[in-house]
Amino acid sequence: GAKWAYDGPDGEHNWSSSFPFCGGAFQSPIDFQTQLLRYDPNLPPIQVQNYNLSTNEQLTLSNNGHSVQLSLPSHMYISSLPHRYSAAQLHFHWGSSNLLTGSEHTVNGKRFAGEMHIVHFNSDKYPNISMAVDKYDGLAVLGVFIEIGEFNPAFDKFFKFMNGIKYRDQKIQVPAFNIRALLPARMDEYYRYDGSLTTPPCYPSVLWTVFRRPVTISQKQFLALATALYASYIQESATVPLHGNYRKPQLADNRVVLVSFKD
Ligand SMILES: NS(=O)(=O)c1cc(-c2ccccc2)cc(-c2ccccc2)c1
Ligand SMILES: [Zn+2]
Repeated sequence: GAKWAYDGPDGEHNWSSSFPFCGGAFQSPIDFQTQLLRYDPNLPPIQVQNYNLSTNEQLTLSNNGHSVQLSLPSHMYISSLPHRYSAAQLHFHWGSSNLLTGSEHTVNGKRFAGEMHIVHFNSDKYPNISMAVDKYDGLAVLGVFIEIGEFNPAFDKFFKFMNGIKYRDQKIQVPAFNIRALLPARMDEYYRYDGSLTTPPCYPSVLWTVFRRPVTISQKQFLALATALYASYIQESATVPLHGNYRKPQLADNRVVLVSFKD
């Protein structure tokens, strides 16, 4: 498809010329401003099944030129939503080595160091993710804010392999591990709203769940994420660092953001 980037002539202000939905409604990410929030006591804690993968399984870790992504088996799923949403992949958005703020969603303008997205598709209604990706009830993405702090052993289960995918379209197999360990302890506190893919083609097909509590990784782990990868191919003479891969907040219009917490 058409190429896009996070800055320069193919940057987000021009996405809509090749990807019309990017200029449409229900776009993500957004800023979770206090006045947009509405407490909903009926929002249940998020429940996931089969996230504790066995180390016998292997996952594909890849550099798609815009992010680092980990493939996930579809027997992992979210069980607390109206339909079963089966896992497809997880990936990250981050800033750069000197701009330690690269989350997509923000809270009253506060941007976190990074953000992880675990992408799921409605497997009750659609046979695979390609059929689900552009449907209004097709996708559910779990968003996790990342802060710099304590070392996080769970992230190192695949961070340590990133030197094998430095260049665009490189991929390697890594041993599976407990994906639940990447999520915050409390999954009962989260923001919930209807939005879109935050990258082209920006389909308004995502039920967003962004956890209130961030997870932490160490400064060293964050720098590994922010400096290890290139957006360019290995054969290209000019390397292009892969960083700052976050879309700026979009207009909420008259969308309400539901929250599962009171204070
Ligand atoms: N940020 S996101 O969660 O909205 C997102 C979802 C999906 C996605 C993936 C599979 C099926 C359906 C949607 C892909 C990307 C993506 C990120 C970097 C480069 C290219 C694509 C990003
Ligand atoms: Zn994402």
